[in-house]
Formats: sequence, C-alpha cells, structure tokens
Amino acid sequence: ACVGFPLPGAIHDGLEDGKVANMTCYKGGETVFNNHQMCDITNRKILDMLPDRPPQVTFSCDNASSTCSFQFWTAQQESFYCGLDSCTSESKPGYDANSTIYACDKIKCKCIPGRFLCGEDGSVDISDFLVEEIRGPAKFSCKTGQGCRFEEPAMNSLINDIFGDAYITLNCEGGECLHYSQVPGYHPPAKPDNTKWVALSSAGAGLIVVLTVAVLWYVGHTHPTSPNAGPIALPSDPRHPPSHPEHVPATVHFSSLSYTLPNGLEVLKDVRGVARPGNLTAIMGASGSGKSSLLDILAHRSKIGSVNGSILINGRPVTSSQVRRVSGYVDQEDTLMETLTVYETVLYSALLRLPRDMSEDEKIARVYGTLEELGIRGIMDRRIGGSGKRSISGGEKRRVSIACELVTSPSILFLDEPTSGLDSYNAQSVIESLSNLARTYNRTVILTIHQPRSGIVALFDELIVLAKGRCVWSGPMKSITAPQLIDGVDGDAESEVKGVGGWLESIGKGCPVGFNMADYLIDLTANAANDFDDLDSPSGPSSNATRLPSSNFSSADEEQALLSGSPDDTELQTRIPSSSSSRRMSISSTIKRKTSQLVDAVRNGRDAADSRELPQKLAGLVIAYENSSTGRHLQAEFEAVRSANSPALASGDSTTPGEVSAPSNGTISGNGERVGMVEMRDVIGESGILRGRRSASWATQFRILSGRAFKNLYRDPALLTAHYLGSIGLARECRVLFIVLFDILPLRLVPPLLFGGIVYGLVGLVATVPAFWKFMLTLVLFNLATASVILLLSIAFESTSLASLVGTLVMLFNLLFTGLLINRETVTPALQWLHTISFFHAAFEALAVNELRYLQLKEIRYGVELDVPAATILSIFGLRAQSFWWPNISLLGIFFVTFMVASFLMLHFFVKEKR
Ligand SMILES: Nc1ncnc2c1ncn2[C@@H]1O[C@H](COP(=O)(O)OP(=O)(O)OP(=O)(O)O)[C@@H](O)[C@H]1O
Repeated sequence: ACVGFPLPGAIHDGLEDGKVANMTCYKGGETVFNNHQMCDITNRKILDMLPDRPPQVTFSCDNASSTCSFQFWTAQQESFYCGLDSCTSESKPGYDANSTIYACDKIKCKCIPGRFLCGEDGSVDISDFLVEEIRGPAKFSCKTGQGCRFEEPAMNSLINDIFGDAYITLNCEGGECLHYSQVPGYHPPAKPDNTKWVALSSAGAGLIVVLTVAVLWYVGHTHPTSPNAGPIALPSDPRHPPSHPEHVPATVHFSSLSYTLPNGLEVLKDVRGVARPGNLTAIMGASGSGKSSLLDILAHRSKIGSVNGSILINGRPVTSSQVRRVSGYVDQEDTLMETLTVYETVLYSALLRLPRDMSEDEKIARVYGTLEELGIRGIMDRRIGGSGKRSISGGEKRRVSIACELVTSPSILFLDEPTSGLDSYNAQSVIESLSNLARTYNRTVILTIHQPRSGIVALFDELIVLAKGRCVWSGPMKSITAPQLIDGVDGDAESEVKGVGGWLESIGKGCPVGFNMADYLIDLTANAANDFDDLDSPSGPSSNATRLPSSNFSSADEEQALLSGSPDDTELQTRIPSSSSSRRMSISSTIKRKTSQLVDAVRNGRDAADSRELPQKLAGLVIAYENSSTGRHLQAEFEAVRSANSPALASGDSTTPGEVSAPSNGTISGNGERVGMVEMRDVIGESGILRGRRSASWATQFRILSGRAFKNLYRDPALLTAHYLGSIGLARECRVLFIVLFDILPLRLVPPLLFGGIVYGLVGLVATVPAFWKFMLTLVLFNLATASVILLLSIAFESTSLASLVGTLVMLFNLLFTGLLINRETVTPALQWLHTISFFHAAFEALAVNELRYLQLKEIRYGVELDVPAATILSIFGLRAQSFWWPNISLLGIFFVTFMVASFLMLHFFVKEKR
C-alpha cells in the first residue's frame, strides 16, 4: 500500500485518514518526483564477512534537483553516505526485461565516525578513502531478473581488491507514491466523442428554422380563406367589378345631443342635424369646438363622458353594435402597413372582415370595385411606403384607409379630419372622391373638417358648424325646397329653405363676395365664441369693414327681432308637414318657449346647465339659428321622422317613440350600448345583415394575419414588431392567440435556435446531445418569459414612458437577483424568494447546472492533480446542482404562461378604447 500524507484540499472520499484518494505505489523505477529504493547487498563475500549484520543500501533520487543520495547500512545502522549530483534517470523497456539507470556525474561520500567501516573497533576505516578517492561518475542500474548494481570507479576497485567482485550488487525494493494519473505511461482515457451528435443537434435546430420559414412562407402564399388552399385568383373580369348591391341607404337624424365629461365639462350641448344618403355632411368648427366628439357620438364610439339625446338611423334608434355593422370609421391617422401594396392592404381588410360564407372571388371583386370607387385602381400595385420609403402620396394613403372601410360596404362612412396633413390639392381630391362616392353610390358620408378651402366647401351638401360645443348652423349648404328635407313625410309646399349663405344674409351677416365661406364661418364663430361683451351693451366690438366677421349681433333690438320669429315664422308654417297642424303649432310654441328661456338665461348672465360659459354673442348666434326656418324645420323633421317610425305605430309598443335613452334619464351607458331598443333588422336592411354575418373564423384570421405579417417580415423585417400592433387591432378576438402563436415562432424560437446552434459547438460547451437540447430549451423559455413580461407591461401601462420605466426597473431587479451579483446563500432565508421570482436567475442557474453538473474539475496543486466535482463550485456560487427541471425550467414556463394569461385578461377586460 502506498502510504502518504494528506494533501491540502484533497477529498478523502471515504478513505482512511492518511491515505490519499487514488494514490498508487509506482515501482517502474523511473523517478517522477521522488524515488526511493531499499536494497539488500548480494555480494557473496560481503555477506560471508557479515553473517549477523546484513548489509543494506538505500538509494533515493529527487527529479526536480537532479540529485540522489546513497546510504550504506549494516544491521540497520548507517555506516556512510554519499551525495550524488547532476543525475539523470532513464528507463529502457526491452522485449523480455526492462532496465532503469540512474547516472550521476558527481559523488561525494562521508563516513559516520565510529560506525562499521568507519572506525568501529575491529573493522577497517575507509573514511579517508571515501573522501579522497570517490569522485564519480556513479551509476545505479537495475534490470528485470538481474537485480541492481551500484558502480563507481574507486568503489569498484575497492570491492574488487577486497571481495573479488566487480561492483556492489543489490536486490532492491523501491518505488514512488503517485496519483494514478502521474504514473509514467498513463494515458487519460479519451473523452467520448459526441461531436457528431452535437453537430446533428445543431443541424436539427437549423431544420426547425427552415421548417418555420417554410410554414410561414406557406401560410403567406396560399389561399387565405378557402380550405382548398391555392393562390389568390383574380376575378374573371376585374374591369367590370360588381357594385354593392347589398348596400341600403341610411339617413341619420340626431337631436338634443349633449356630451358631458366626467369632470363636468360640457363638450356638446343641444346639437341637432341630419345626414342623408347621397350627401356629404361636413362638421366644421374651430379647434376644440367639439367636432370629433360629435362624430364619435354619431358613430357610437365609446366615450368616457355621458351622452344624452337621440340618434335615429332611418327613423329608428339603434344600438352601438348595429351602428358598427352599417358604418365604417376612418380615423385621423393612417395605420397602414408600409410594406404592403394598395391592393393587398384593401384585400386583407376584405378577407378579415367580410362574411366567411362570401366567396373569395366575390371578395376580390369587391376590392376591385372599392379601388375603382375611390379612384386608386391605377396605383393598386404600389407599396404604401413610409418615412424614408415614400411610395404613394398622402392623399392616396387616405383613400386607401377609406377603402379599407368601404370594402365592407358600409351605408354610413364616418371620417375624422380626412384632409388633415394633406396639401390643398390632395385634400381636394380626397373630398372629391368622397363626394363622388356619396353621390354615385348613395352613401351617407359624415366628416369633420377644420378649415377647408372654397373648392372643398362647394362639395358639401350638409353643414354643421359648431362653436364651443353649440350648434351655430346645421342645415343645407345651399337653399333647397322643403319637401326634399323630410323623408317619408308629405310636404305641402315647395317653399325654399335657406342654405347657410342665405341664413347669414338674413341675420345681417352675409359672407362678403369673394370670401371663402368656411373661413368666414370659422372667423364669425371664433370671434363670437371669444367675445364676452355684455349682450345689452350698445354696440359690438367691431364694425370695422376690413375686419371680417366680428359678430356685432348684440343689440337687444336685433335680438328681439330674432325672437319675434319674423319672417321665419311664416316660412316655418309652410315647411311643417301638413299631416298634423296641431303638432306644428306645438313645435312652434316649444321653439319659442325654449328660445326665450335661453335668451332670458343669457340676459341674466347665467346658464346653469352650461358649464362652458357661453359668450353672449355666440348665444345670440345659437338662438338665431334655432329660431331660423332651417333650425326649426330640422327639429320638426326630426320629430316627424321619429313619430312616423315610432314602435307604437309599428308594433303597438307603448314606449315613447324614438328616444335613444335609458329608461331613467335617457343617457347612453358607459359602453355606448343603448338599452330598450326596438328590433332594427328591417330598418338596417340587407347591408346590416350582410355586415352582421360572421366574418372570418379564428383559424382563417390567423392564417391571413400570419401571411400578412410574413410578407411584412420578408419585405421589411425591421418593421415587424411595430406592425404587430396593427395586426392585433385587426385580429380582434384572436389577437392574443395571434401574438402567442405568430410571435413565438419567428421571434422567440428561431433566434435562440440559430444562436445556440452556431455558438454551442464553437465555445465548447458540454458535448452531449441532452445538454445541447436543454441549453436550447432554456434559451427559448427565457426568451418567451422576457417577451411575455414586456407584453404585459406594454398592455398594462398606457403611457410609453411609464411602461419603459417600469420595464427597466423589472429588468434591473431581475438582473440584481440573477445570482451573479448577490449570492443566494448569503441572503437571509426570508428574502431568498427574491431570487426565486427572478427569471434571469432561473435561466442562469439552469444554464450553469446544465453545463457544470456532471463536470469534474481537475487542478494540479502541490504536484498532485485533484479531481473536484463541479457541483462543489456550483454550491460555492450559491447555485443548486439539482435545480434544472425544478424549479428553474418549470419556473420559466410558469412565468411565461402566467404573464401571457395576465396579458390576455388585461387586454380582454381592461383595455377599451375610450375617447
Ligand atoms: N376625453 C376627453 N378628455 C378631456 N377633454 C376632452 C375629451 N374629449 C373632448 N374633450 C374636450 O372637449 C373639447 C372638444 O374636443 P374635440 O376633440 O371634440 O374638438 P375638435 O373640434 O375635434 O378639436 P380639433 O379640431 O382640435 O381636433 C376640447 O376642449 C377637448 O379638450
């Protein structure tokens, strides 16, 4: 047994104390570090002369200093010793015997006085001989089966002279205590070569990437709606697209509309109007006058405040979902994918939103028809383009946005500032398209507009002018005859109802010749809205002829003239339908009563209901309008239409006809839905039924959106992320599903596979197949967990800056508790959960464990090679060697699922667009 001494840091590993693990006694003869030989002298003559005192020799060599020592013993008592310098050792393996040779150039010997051969009584004294004669070179050699010998020229001659032998012959036992790996000739077993398997795994990862791309390519290039997938086919004759036979004209009447914000600010008050099929209805006013609010309310979009009043479509009150089915809404901002062509953009809208049972050929024909209607057929193959990649013009973009809505064949089209951001040429051409659309295809087009040029104003049929949320004008642009105004109600006269120009002249505010009516109206209303002079003051602020329309409409006399009703009263009598003369009387008296109430309030300097303090000149204009023939006629028309379509008349229902109201106070509930509605299918007509049919299924939507996103990916990968938001909007019900499935594949799975596949072998990570796939799994799950956290934050916080601040804090926290900066073991147990909830820590620990758990670290210390299991190193860093599947991988999965579910729930229940 090889007995050594315990080495610092060595692992005892169950061995007895004092025995070093894996040490062995090497007897091959070569000096690795320190070789020790213990030899019996075998020269026969010497043995004969010392029968009771067996002579022995010890011979030791130190490899590092190239020195050896020779000691001569009798009866285990040392007699003399020699130090040998400049030594070399050699081992010669032979076919039947091995030999080792230690050769030293120099040797110095010395007697131990009084010992045998060195002065002991009765023995020779070789002290002087040793010192003077022994010079070297000396040789200690052994051969298998022949024993060893020690040779030195002077020593040899002495042995020869006295004992008759040529040299000292020896029988030796010797060796060296070595770690098995240090034994000469030891070759560490070759590591199993898994390179090909790891390379195969990398190729597998590459295959997944290729398959993913192939799948995405497939869904991007195949038939998006039909189960019999194939390329999208053009209609047989796209030059003659079918029109929209299912479209049913819709007239929108609204009256007494008020909108109050939660803070009490009254944005709109007592607004009335009508929008007819075939007409372009413009809502005009200065900034902040309430145009967008009115448009939103007419389109039944969710509002944060409370809405009161009545909106009728074809004479009936309707629910928000019914309005959505028969209308389209084009926002102020174009949210189009820059990489798609005009045709593709409109096609995707059609495929996603038209009924699933409509054939694809029909949908494509509808797309061509819509492009034709809007005059963008010629640019259908051009890309939308964006900043730095300009393609189609701003006006054309607006028309593409309109086409996306129009392709679903809405009866009513709402547009918020369709000309904003456009030069006057493009603005004109967009409004011309809308005007043509309204006239040619009998649509009801309602738009807000800020300050249009005169060419555009000339295209308006109906105009609503707002100032401080009040209706200054709502009626035709040009004078028309009364019966045309009242649908379905008999008129008894062909009298003319004034347009806005005629009305202005009738109140002494005619638009100067050559002036743009829009500019004039905005200036007139803006001046009136900003003038708080007392109504009773003798004169208005300005009657300067050069300063256009300041409202000098302030004298009490003038106001009284308005109130007197002349000459409009007579006009009114002729415009109210003859069907009910008593109702006519009652409307007339109601108007008078309301008007005088309002003027009283203005005179007294108070208007309790109006939290936006109404300047008196503006109040005068409002009253003038309400008292005008047009204002009264509009109100009368509203009442007549409501009565004509009353549910009491239609179905015997006894509820008040036409009220768009909750039973209690007539407000529209928070989600915009109205209660107590009558069944409107007959009124909404085919258009509503068509648009109400179930649109593309989830699976189809997914395929269409995937295809669209893939197109975007390969046409402009940098924009992919931004466009996902747009896709989410269109995906509606399947939006999160879409993110989960379509985001995961190209963004969360492919990049780690690519990265891991390339890097794994290059950096020399553990070359086993399971370790490779565990590495990949960890990367993918970590990627998913991080993305899901960011998704949740982006949904939870409306403000981008707040979301990015919280995101940074979350990431910093995760980084802090990764396990690199703060050792888990050094944290008090009560706070160790901080590491548990860090997904960085989960991924880091999983990767470290995967790499190190089965590794054996080898270290050479004090000449001894140590085997240290890497688990020891892991524990020093506070990492747990058995934590791969649980908790780390499981935690990453749990984080991902939890954050995705939370994102879905938040999106579904809490994120609602409210304006
Ligand atoms: N959700 C809201 N929160 C706070 N204020 C609101 C809200 N909606 C409307 N308002 C206020 O009501 C007034 C009318 O707003 P609205 O957007 O309807 O005006 P607008 O005529 O469309 O203005 P612009 O031409 O500048 O777009 C403004 O003073 C606006 O600040």
